[in-house]
Amino acid sequence: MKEWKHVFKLDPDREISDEDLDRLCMSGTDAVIVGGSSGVTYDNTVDLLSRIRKYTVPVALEISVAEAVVPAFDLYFIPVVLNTSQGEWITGRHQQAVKEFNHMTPWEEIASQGYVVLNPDSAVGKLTGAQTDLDAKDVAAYAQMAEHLFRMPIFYVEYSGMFGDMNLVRKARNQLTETRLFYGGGIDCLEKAEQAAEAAHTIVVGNVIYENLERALETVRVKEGQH
Ligand SMILES: CC(C)=CCC/C(C)=C/CC/C(C)=C/CC/C(C)=C/CC/C(C)=C/CC/C(C)=C/CC/C(C)=C/COP(=O)(O)OP(=O)(O)O
Ligand SMILES: O=P(O)(O)OC[C@@H](O)CO
Ligand SMILES: [Mg+2]
Repeated sequence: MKEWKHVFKLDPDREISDEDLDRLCMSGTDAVIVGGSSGVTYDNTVDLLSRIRKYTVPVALEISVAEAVVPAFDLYFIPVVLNTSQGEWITGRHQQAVKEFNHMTPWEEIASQGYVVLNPDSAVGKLTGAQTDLDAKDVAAYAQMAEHLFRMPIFYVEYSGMFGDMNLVRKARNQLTETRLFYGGGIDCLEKAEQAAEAAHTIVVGNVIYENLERALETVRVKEGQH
């Protein structure tokens, strides 16, 4: 995970053909994350995992609902929303899930993600009541908290659905030495992928997969650059 430059995020609640999935999994991306903020179920998650498993690309489940936790992923990502005052998205649902899974939790395969959600119009922003009116200093402070206070392996700057402020992303990344900064939101062409890859450690490409596959595939070329 520390070497991932580019990942695709696939949503179990959205349709993708076998041919398109083949092209994504064979694209040279570093990993596939399976996740979405609504409509994620056990059945649609199992279905997508079994289709991705034909390929050697690493695959992580980003858990958004405890009911859709499926065994046999390579890794499990646990989002923790840092910029909300609604405790259920920070520790509430997590505590319930750990209680439910009890001794089955494979802790060595789990990585927490300190999320800062910055698009107020996104599904995840609305769902979690995120306080999105933040400047670069605010976000940089969250980055320091993720690394030094909570020792999270991932700090995730989430602009889901819109391309964000790369100066803000870069300043947050510059706070980090161990924690990896994931950036996601609005990357829909190689040029934006390059800008984001210059600012973040790892870029996450989501919605464009379902809107324009060719454009999605071209973003993998950031791996050829010097970022
Ligand atoms: C046997 C076995 C494998 C056991 C595993 C057990 C295990 C892994 C236990 C872990 C327990 C645990 C701590 C689980 C977490 C529980 C949980 C539900 C936590 C809540 C997470 C959370 C804060 C969710 C809020 C939504 C969120 C941040 C989702 C992240 C993904 C995201 C932002 C997707 C983007 O959504 P999208 O639908 O694409 O949005 P757009 O419409 O804007 O495109
Ligand atoms: O869907 P987009 O806007 O590419 O964002 C990717 C990812 O950060 C969503 O969680
Ligand atoms: Mg999406």
